[in-house]
Amino acid sequence: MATLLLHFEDENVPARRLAEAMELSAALIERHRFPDEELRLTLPFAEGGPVPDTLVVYRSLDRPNDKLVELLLIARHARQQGARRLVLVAPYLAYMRQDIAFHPGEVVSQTIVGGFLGELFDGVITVDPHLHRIDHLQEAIPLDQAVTLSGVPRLAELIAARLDDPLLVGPDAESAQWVEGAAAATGFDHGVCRKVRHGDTRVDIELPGIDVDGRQVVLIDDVASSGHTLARAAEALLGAGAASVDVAVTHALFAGNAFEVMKNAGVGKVWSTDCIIHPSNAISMAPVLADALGRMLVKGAKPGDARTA
Ligand SMILES: O=P(O)(O)OC[C@H]1O[C@@H](O)[C@H](O)[C@@H]1O
Repeated sequence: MATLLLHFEDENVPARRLAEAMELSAALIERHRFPDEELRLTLPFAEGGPVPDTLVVYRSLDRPNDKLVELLLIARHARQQGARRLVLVAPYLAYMRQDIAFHPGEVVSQTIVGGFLGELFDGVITVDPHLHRIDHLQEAIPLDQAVTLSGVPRLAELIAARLDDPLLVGPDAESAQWVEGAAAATGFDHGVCRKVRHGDTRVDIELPGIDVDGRQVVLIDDVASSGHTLARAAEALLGAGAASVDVAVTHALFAGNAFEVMKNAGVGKVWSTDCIIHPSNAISMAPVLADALGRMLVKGAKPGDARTA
């Protein structure tokens, strides 16, 4: 078999959607957790038997710590067994937000985790990674074939189908890239807030100087983690007279009670992609991932071809 897509049971739906979109064979990695929390993984090919030439591993890296160990075990084992090419499809890429030492002594996890993935895999495909102070994924993952896709064009299509003339708002400067992209695609008005972060869950939001009175607002961001960024932005917008505030995010991380935090702030509808499995998922990324993966698997495809997808 030339190419096999491997995935875990908990990501059966999005991984199978990708395999079907590409007409690839897919197989489960069995995962057993021992009482001491070590993992035993079983891959669907035995020592001495035929090994796929190319293995595609589908693993979204939300709640990442165990998953990084999984990837280490899978990649090293597959190489030992003779797999020639290993590709990681990680719709959500973890540890990208700590891209500098904000305080003396802090570990810059972005380049360390990125370097680790670059050693294990020959290609990595991800969606809207949190690249704030760098422009290209290759600066975090030192691979020619490190491809960034975006969920925002699909989210923008969905917003346009659901709402009549909404105002698109980004909650902070980093979100400008996504809000501006969605506004360019739809022609809707847009603005970007100013955010000051005081801690993991303490943020202040200052609204852009545009009239929000009576407007249907959609907040667009890459990720909702604690939910406080979107909650504070929603409160500010509703306080300034917005008729409604809905949310569109690529990555529905929603740690702990984040979803409730956001809803309690007055947020109405929440739409997300299936990069991270969550009840708010409204967009399948399978077609976009399949397009990028297809290009990567074709010998001679230029890295980054799929960047604008
Ligand atoms: O406020 P929470 O949800 O914890 O964090 C998510 C926000 O923090 C930023 O890095 C993200 O781009 C997003 O704006």
